[in-house]
Amino acid sequence: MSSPVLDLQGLTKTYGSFTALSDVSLAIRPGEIFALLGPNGAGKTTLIGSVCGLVKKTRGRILLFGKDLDQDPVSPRYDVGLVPQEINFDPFFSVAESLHIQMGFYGRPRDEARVDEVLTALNLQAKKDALTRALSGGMKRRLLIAKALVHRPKLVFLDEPTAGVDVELRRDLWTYVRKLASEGTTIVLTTHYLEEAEELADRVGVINEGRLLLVEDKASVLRRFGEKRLVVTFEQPVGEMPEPGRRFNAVLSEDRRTLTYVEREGNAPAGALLTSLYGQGLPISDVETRRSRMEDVLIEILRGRPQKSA
Ligand SMILES: Nc1ncnc2c1ncn2[C@@H]1O[C@H](COP(=O)(O)OP(=O)(O)OP(=O)(O)O)[C@@H](O)[C@H]1O
Repeated sequence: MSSPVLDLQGLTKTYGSFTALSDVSLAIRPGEIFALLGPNGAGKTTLIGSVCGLVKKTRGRILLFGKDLDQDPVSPRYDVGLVPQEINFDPFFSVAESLHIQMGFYGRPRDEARVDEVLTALNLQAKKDALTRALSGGMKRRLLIAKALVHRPKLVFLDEPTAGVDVELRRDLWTYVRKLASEGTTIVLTTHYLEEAEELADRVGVINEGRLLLVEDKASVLRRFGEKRLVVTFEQPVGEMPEPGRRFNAVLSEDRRTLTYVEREGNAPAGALLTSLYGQGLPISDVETRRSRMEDVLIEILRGRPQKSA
């Protein structure tokens, strides 16, 4: 496998006696979308800040594009983009000018075409000449994203990029993030919208109280921790648990009208139970299935459900 874009080795950050990051080791692969999930105060922003030079780590190594930041703290960071949680631009520049300044800040030559391209992608063309202080909250958020991307970084950190933005911008951003990833940009995303992680991420990491609890392919984590719930409602109460239900270890409700089956990894598929029930000619009035989502999975992980080996 090609060498990681970012390689954290035993990264630790303490504030006095408080440990914000505890011995975090993590390798981010080229071109992936990695979602870092965890509750408030888990250490996500601290991790990003350590890589971007906003937080001084206490211990551990950070290799960025193969370079140790202790040896070369500057040049690898020119290829990183950061969308911070908080809006932080100068209110007196125009939108386009603030993007030009940003490119200069990252050592890139002036490039009108690139600025136009990013403005168009983020639907900001109409506000090109507006002062940044005259933008609406959502537009400011778009500009923040444009600023993080305008210098064509190879690695982009999106720290809750869609906090408080409308559905339309969220969708636009998702489309743009997918495009960037398909072009080879590596993306590390933190989000409280688990739908966002589910939609975008190739892999997820779960962090809590500064410790990385899990790093795994999204599909695998959803399969391993997720479950499918099948609820079958009969037209009338059934006398006793129908035979297929017994065989599948399903549960019959007290009123004997609904049967519930939870399919987890390794269990027989819910579809097979349904086929057997239909095969018995039982009068079924409704069938409902629900698959767990990232949200359910994260709650389980944070509760510390014992993990099977991957
Ligand atoms: N300068 C600081 N001094 C002391 N403690 C700090 C400092 N900066 C951060 N912390 C603490 O470190 C912990 C991790 O904070 P961090 O901002 O990384 O969390 P987070 O996972 O990004 O949270 P959120 O989802 O709320 O943004 C928190 O308990 C926070 O209070």
